Amino acid sequence: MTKPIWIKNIHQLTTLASKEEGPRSKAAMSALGIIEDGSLWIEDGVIQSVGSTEEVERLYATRIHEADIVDATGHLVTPGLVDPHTHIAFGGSREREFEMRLEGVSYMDIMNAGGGIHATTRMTREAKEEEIISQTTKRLDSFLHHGVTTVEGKSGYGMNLETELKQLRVMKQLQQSHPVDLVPTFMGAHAVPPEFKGREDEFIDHLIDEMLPVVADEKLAEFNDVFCEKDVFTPEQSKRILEAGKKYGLIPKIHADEIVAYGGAELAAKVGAISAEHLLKASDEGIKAMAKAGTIACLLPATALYLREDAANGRKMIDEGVAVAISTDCNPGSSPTTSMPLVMNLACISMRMTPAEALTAATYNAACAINRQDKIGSLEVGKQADVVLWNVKNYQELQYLFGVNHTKTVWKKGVKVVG
Ligand SMILES: N=CN[C@@H](CCC(=O)O)C(=O)O
Ligand SMILES: [Fe+3]
Ligand SMILES: [Zn+2]
Repeated sequence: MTKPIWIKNIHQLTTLASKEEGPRSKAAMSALGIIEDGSLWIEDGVIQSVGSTEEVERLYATRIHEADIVDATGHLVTPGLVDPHTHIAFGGSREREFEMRLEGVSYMDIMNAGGGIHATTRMTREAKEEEIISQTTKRLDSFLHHGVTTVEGKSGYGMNLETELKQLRVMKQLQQSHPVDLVPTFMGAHAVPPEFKGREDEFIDHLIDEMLPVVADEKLAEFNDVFCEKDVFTPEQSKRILEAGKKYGLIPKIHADEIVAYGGAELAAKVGAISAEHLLKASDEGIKAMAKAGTIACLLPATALYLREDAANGRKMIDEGVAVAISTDCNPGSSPTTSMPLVMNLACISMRMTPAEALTAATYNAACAINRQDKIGSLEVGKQADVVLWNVKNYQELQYLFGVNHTKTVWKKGVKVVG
């Protein structure tokens, strides 16, 4: 039996609790469920009580002596951050492309010349499973040190059955061995691999007939994602891939309108995708369609910064009623970062979101984007005790003092894993 944990005197406790269930938009993204001088009682990996220090102390008066006591005077406490979109499990690295882009070569030109996603695919195909595990473990450790306790991860650097399975099995193994929860997505349709060049539809047949059944049979993924983009997959092709995944119970996600406006946001609404990603160039109609369908916009402002593009219009999406989540997009090409606090800051600076909206986007809405809102994303009785104690006094300060890691202590399922 592990000891209970009593966190008391929390200067500001942002619970993100709400009576309403499901993704939050508009004013609901600013309601952080704040408790001043707050307190949490954690036991068996679960939150048992949330309230003021006085309330929780009264409830547990007879058991205080059993607990590990954490005095959080002067500190902010939030739910563990959730990253709902990464490409975390891959081989190799692409620092030379960073230089090339600074010299003026575009992301798509690099990819069309066999670099970019294709370069990482070659390196991931060649890498041994142990190498990918060791590299991915380092990235997960770094996430945890930035207060991130759950991470979605996509395959898509294999684009053949063998390597897609290798990536997904690596994630499954790390889900068991690493404290960070890893939520798997199949993204075989990340690009058309060289062996199918010019035969896109044949590749899609292959993906649908040969890859999807095995991924589903081995229960290696919960979501199915596709790079719907000019020179990659058309909206029609993307629809075919996502509809096929649905037959196997895989929930659609879609990389949409990142480089050009391509009808990706509209498609996401139409196929009932849980989220659409990137959306830098999403059309007004697409944004309206997403609001109506309840599709979450998963926005990646670090990627926009890294590619020196204007970020998605997060402000407008929230005002139009779209629930917004944010993510690092951690990947070797367009966003090699593991810092969700940096992404929260960029949500404010480049997408004109408020610090409160950015925190909701990085916790509760992010949990919704990976279908985990019943377990994580807020600090409520019965939920998993994924909790972060920060070296700042309130959520505004967390985002105002940018580029610095403010994490002090992280508990995952009630176990102290950082600090
Ligand atoms: N846009 C497509 N996929 C990734 C980038 C992958 C890569 O460059 O390796 C993204 O989400 O940004
Ligand atoms: Fe894990
Ligand atoms: Zn991505």
